Amino acid sequence: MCVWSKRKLYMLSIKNYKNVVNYNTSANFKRKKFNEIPGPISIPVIGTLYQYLPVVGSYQFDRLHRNGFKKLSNYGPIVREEIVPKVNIVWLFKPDDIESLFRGEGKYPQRRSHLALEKYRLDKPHIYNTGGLIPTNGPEWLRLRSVLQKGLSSPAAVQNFLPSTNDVVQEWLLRIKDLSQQPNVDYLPELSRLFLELICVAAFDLRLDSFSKRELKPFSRTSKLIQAALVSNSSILKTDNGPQLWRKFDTPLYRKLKKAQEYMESVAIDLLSLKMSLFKEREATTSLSLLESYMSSPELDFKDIIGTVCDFLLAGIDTTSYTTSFLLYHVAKNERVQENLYRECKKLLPSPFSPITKEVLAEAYYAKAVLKESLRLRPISIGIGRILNQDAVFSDYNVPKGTVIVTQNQVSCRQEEYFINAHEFIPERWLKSHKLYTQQHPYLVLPFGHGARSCIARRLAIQNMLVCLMKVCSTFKIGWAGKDLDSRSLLINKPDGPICLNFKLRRTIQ
Ligand code: HEM
Repeated sequence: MCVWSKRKLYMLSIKNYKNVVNYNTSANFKRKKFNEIPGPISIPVIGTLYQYLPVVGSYQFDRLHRNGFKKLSNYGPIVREEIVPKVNIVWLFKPDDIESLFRGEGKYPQRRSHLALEKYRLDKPHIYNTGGLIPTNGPEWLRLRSVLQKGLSSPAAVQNFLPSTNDVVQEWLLRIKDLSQQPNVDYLPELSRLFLELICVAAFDLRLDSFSKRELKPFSRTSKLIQAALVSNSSILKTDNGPQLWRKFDTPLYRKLKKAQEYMESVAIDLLSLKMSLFKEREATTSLSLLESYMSSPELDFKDIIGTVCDFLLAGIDTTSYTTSFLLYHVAKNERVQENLYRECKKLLPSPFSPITKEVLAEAYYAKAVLKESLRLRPISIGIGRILNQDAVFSDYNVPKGTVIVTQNQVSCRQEEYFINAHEFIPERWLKSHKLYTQQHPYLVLPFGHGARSCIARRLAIQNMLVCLMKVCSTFKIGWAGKDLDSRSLLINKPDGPICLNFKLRRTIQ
């Protein structure tokens, strides 16, 4: 057959295909019903919980991304599941559906998460006004969010934190240098200390001295805070998804969450009281820190601020330390990427003490591509959860208002239909000047969520991680001595093994 006739046949087949699509989307086309959405069979009383039982079940609560891959391949890009009977969850994999979800979320995007934490706080009206920013929905969420985001959303506001961030990271490098002489170190606790210190210095303008001898002890304030954040985060997914017996009595898991929150709350009250006493004494001429701006806001009272300090401690430590663990893991395992990164860092930071400024960050194209690629492969969240505020249509299925939707960006970001060599770590795919660059669907890579309810500290978290990445890579050559990592889902994705990095000094830092 000649080339021309082959081409004619191809054009003809495209025309026929288009006709089918047009036919389906014509006015006569009937939308499919909600209960026709494919998914695992739900059994009365136990729903699909049997699927999560060890040995007999296909899914695991602590491997949500693996469940997601299975669901996509067994049922297609939209899946309905009743983990708890009569509570429907719809999993969305297609970026077009994810886009429709966010476009329709309205003024009060709602999430169904951190339910037990919300109960804990609402049971203590003498300490908290609300369940806090993370679990609260509706007008009360908007009231808090509008005030709290003021000092965090503009690039200029976040760049103000750079000098103190540089100081903390520089200090942390000395600890890493000392530790690098010891064998078999797990660097995850070290990253948790770093990001606890960074969140406190930026958000509260307070140092906790997390790397001091006193604080490194197991029962110090910072050690207990890091533990309290971990225990709380590990309880949330289980209390959200199970039969919610904790609403009736204090289950062992709820007791653990309560104890961890009581500790966090006591630290929050101490920090806030300290800040208030210093605030009264300080000169009125110096500019306000983030916490001070909350304290002087007429729209917030003491109880709102306690909840906020707790939320920041809860959301600020594990998110960034897990993400940075994966980031350093990928860099350590990719010699070529690490050398490119080192070249860029050396050019932008001529001395080991050169500060990272906003100008440096603006030029750090490769470092930003490395971070973006790591977030594509290893987001801390499988996707984004919403409760539908209005009836919607996804992949031609009607979905009623009130349904819980969870997007599956982590799984979609590893599909060959969207990314060539989707499982590989290739930062160049994000560099506009590189031949591997391709324009991506804007609703595929969403590690910080999307829209009005997206991560309030996105800019700060990115800035902190870039400073850490650039400082580490300009100072050390890093290697990997552990097993290959995957994610374990503890509400957020935690590396499923220790962070076995090794560090060789490239230039002197003392
Ligand atoms: C790598 C770091 C981080 C990642 C990947 C991350 C990711 C996320 C995601 C996916 C959400 C949900 C967004 C949505 O529903 O659309 C979220 C919400 C939130 N994050 Fe982060 N986060 C990070 C760091 C932080 C830090 C450092 C803080 C605190 C200082 C923080 C505070 C919050 C809060 C308070 C919310 C709830 C916002 C709301 O409901 O209005 N996050 N984050």
